[in-house]
Amino acid sequence: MLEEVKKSLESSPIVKKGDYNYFVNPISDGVPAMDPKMLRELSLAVHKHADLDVDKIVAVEAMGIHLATALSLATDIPFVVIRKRQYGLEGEQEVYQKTGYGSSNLYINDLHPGEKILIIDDVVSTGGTFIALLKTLQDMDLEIKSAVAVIEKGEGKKIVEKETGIELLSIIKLDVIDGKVVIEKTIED
Ligand SMILES: O=P(O)(O)OC[C@H]1O[C@H](OP(=O)(O)OP(=O)(O)O)[C@H](O)[C@@H]1O
Ligand SMILES: Nc1nc2[nH]cnc2c(=O)[nH]1
Repeated sequence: MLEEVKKSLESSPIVKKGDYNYFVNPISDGVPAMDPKMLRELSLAVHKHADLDVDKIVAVEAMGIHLATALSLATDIPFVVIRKRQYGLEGEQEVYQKTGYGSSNLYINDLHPGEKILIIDDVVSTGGTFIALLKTLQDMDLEIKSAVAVIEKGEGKKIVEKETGIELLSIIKLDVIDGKVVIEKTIED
């Protein structure tokens, strides 16, 4: 079921961001162009394995947005985006996000205590982004029914789960070894 996704990930170029081995792929970069078959495979996998009894799908800018859009179209559940832009709206929450190669502030809007949510992002790697977001969403009294990182790179999932107590659903686990993406497992294995 994840054949197109696996093929594409295995052929990802690796670029260096400082010491960090960064794979480049349509799912997580939007380049090169994405075959819609891949998006469909991922959306179906999330649909099958995540808890969709939620009020909102929450996408993390930028590369969670297309994944949330596909899922929203398939389920009719509305989605909201955690942005890198500050709006200054009432109730806006600022979150500091640190990855393996950079950092920025993220801004949460239009999420309210008691709402049930599914949060989706493209990659978990160091876990910095998910840890910061999940802790803030817990503090905001949201009910996190599903947290989805479509691609799990390295040890990020375990780190997030240990730090937050929230289980992270990943569709594909991979690592970068000797300059190549190696797929370790998928949710279908
Ligand atoms: O587990 P971590 O080490 O935190 O890495 C994961 C984060 O890194 C990427 O975000 P990036 O800030 O590069 O933003 P983008 O989605 O705008 O490309 C990715 O989309 C995740 O949000
Ligand atoms: N595309 C891409 N996104 C990431 N987000 C965190 N690590 C990575 C990576 O290696 N590649």
